[in-house]
Amino acid sequence: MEAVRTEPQAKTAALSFKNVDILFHRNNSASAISQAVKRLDEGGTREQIAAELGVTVGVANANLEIRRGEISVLMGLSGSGKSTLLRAANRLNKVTRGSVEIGNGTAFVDIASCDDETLRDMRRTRVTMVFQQFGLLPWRTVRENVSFGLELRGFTPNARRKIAEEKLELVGLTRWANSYVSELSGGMQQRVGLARAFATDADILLMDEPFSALDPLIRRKLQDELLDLQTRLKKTIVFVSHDIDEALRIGSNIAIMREGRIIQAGPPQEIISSPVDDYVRDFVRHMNPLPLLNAASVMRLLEVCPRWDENTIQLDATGYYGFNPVTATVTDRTGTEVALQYHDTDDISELQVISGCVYCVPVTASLNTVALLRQKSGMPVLISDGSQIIGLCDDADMIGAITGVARASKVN
Ligand SMILES: Nc1ncnc2c1ncn2[C@@H]1O[C@H](COP(=O)(O)OP(=O)(O)OP(=O)(O)O)[C@@H](O)[C@H]1O
Repeated sequence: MEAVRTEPQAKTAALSFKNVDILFHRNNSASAISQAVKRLDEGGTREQIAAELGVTVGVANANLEIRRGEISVLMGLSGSGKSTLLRAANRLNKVTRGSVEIGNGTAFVDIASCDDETLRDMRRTRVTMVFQQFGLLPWRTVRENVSFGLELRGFTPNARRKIAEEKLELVGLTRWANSYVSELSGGMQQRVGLARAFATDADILLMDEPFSALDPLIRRKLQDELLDLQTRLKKTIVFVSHDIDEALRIGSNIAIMREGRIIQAGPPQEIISSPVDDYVRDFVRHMNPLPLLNAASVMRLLEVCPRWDENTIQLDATGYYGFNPVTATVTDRTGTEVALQYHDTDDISELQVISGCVYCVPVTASLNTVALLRQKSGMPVLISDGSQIIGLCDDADMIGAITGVARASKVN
């Protein structure tokens, strides 16, 4: 086994891409590729490098950390480099420069440069690729398909059977175990594929558009099943998709790629509320953001709000109400105090909202909760980080978040 590097960060990171470039040349010419790397460093574009040197830049300077037990989605238009980056995670694609480090809780192995024995070991125990359509074998039974990987790895028939049965139960296909895959519907076949993926020991699953050929309803159902399996089995999943709704639905982290580069990476709320450029904004524009937005992504920080005076922040658009963060009190212009109600959960179904009261909710409250409180109370909503009130949310803030035009930087 290869020497491994220990890092404190390995405790949480399952997989880290560090400064990864992946370049292709038809004849694999080392000199063309090294000139292309130089051109890349000088700022050459993908088109220029392809035209000048016949080298395709699949991935350029990708940095991404995937945390243990999360589903991370690589998104982007066709040709943006998603599959190329994904395939580098088990060295199906050779990394031209940079490292792809896989952590095991105490140490990292660079899969891009480790020796062959280590690579085989990593592929067997740590990281496995789930291909588009799962590559099922139609002439084998469902059970045989689920246990196929185990068979290759020399598990005994009894052990294979036990594991396969466990996983088939997880995806609700127990009674189909002896059927041939070709006898199942498309959605059921995908479920066999999921069971097979989860039957491997590997704790990192690489999934390349596994649901892309399915109709929308089945696709949604399988996304739910994947989320459910993930919650129970806690695998780390890197999932390629070009569908923003799928990415937002299943991803706890999303990396958006364009022309080989990761141009934005972060939790779904962050991508929706602060797209870095028009390319990301275009993806986001076509989805329904409401279920994903929360108070944190919608609020305006108190520090950027207009003030009555040194102590008092203007609460509403008319300037009639003010909020004093030191005393945590709301008053109107006549000095009369307005009731402030704290509401700590995201469930307001039982709450009798009082008109004229100001409500305060945590940063994790959904936009739906904030909007209902705003509407029913007739007052802006204050937002707390758990220890103090840090922001407020009025109509314009919510509209700004929904339309993707942030208000925070434009206030005052
Ligand atoms: N083995 C290869 N040899 C040469 N070029 C390649 C190879 N693999 C990928 N590429 C090129 O790298 C670029 C990125 O391709 P990649 O398949 O990663 O994109 P993608 O974002 O996954 O696209 P899609 O959504 O269409 O699958 C493309 O220009 C592609 O032609």
